[in-house]
Amino acid sequence: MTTLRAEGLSLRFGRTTALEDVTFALDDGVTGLLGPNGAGKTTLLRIMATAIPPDSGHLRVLGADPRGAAGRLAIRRRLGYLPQSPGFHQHFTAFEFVDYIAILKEIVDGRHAEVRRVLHAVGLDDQRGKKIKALSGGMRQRVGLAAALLGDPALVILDEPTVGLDPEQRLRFRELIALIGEGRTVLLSTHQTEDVASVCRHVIVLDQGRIRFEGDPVALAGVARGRVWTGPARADGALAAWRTGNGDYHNIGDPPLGARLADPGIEDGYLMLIAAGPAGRAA
Ligand SMILES: Nc1ncnc2c1ncn2[C@@H]1O[C@H](COP(=O)(O)OP(=O)(O)OP(=O)(O)O)[C@@H](O)[C@H]1O
Repeated sequence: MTTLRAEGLSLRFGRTTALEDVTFALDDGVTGLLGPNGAGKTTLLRIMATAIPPDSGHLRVLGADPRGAAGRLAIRRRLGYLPQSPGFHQHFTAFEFVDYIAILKEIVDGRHAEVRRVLHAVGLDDQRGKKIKALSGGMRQRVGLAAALLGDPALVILDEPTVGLDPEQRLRFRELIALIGEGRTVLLSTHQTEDVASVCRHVIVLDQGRIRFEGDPVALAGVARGRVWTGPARADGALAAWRTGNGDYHNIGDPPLGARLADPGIEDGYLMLIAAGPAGRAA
C-alpha cells in the first residue's frame, strides 16, 4: 500500500524557493532522501511530518489529508519523527526523555512498558538509567530513534540521523534502520551515499528544491555509466575528480577518447546529477 503521496509540493521562504513542484510516493521499506546542504530535505520532511504546510500541492499521508486538523492528528498518531536536532533535555535519563515524549504523544495504557520496549529495540537496555549528557553521540541518536518508535508508527521520518557518528556507530545505526524498515515505511534523509547503498531500496535525490532522481540505488549508480574513468591526472572538463589511494584520479563527466572507464557507484551517480546542475536531469 502507498503510505504517502506528494503531488506538486512547493514552498518558498521569502525569496528562497525551498521546494518546487515535488512529486513522489512512498511504500514500505527504507527510502533514502539524498541532497546537498540547502537542497530542501529538512523542509520536505517537516511538511511530511505535518509541522509546516506547503504553499501549494497535495499531500496524503497514511490515508489522511494534513490540511484539516483531524487529518493532521490522525497522521501524527501513526508517525515517528526524528528531527535533526531533537532538543534533548540533558539532565533527563534516556528513560525519562523517552517517557516524556510518550506523555506528549498521549500514550496512556502501558506507557512505561512501551518506553522499555522501544529502548530495547534500539539496544539501550543497559543505558536507560544514564543521563543524556553522559551518553555518546551514537547513543543519543538511539534515544531519539527510540522516541520516534513509540506507538509502533507506520511511517518513520529520520532527518540525517547518521551525522556525526563514527564509522562503527554508523554501521550499527544502519542495521537498526534496516530492521525498522521491515514492514513499515521509513524515509531517511542523509548526505551519506553509503547509507543509501546499505539500507535503502528506493532513493530520491533532491537538489535546489527539485527532485533530480527517483529510483533504486542500482539505477542511481547507472546515471554515471560510461561517465567514470581513471587516469594519472585530474582531467580538464571533468565535472568532479579526486585523487584515490593508489595515486590515480577518479574522474566523472564526459570521458576523453581512449579513457579507462570504471564501474560507477552510487556516489558517482549522485555527483553526476548534482555537478551537472538542474539542466542535467538524468532520470
Ligand atoms: N525557516 C526558514 N526560513 C528561511 N529560509 C529557510 C527556512 N528553512 C529553510 N530555509 C531555506 O530553505 C532552503 C532549504 O533548506 P533545508 O533546511 O530544507 O535544506 P536541507 O537540504 O535540509 O539542508 P541541510 O542538509 O543543510 O540540512 C535553504 O535555502 C534554507 O536556507
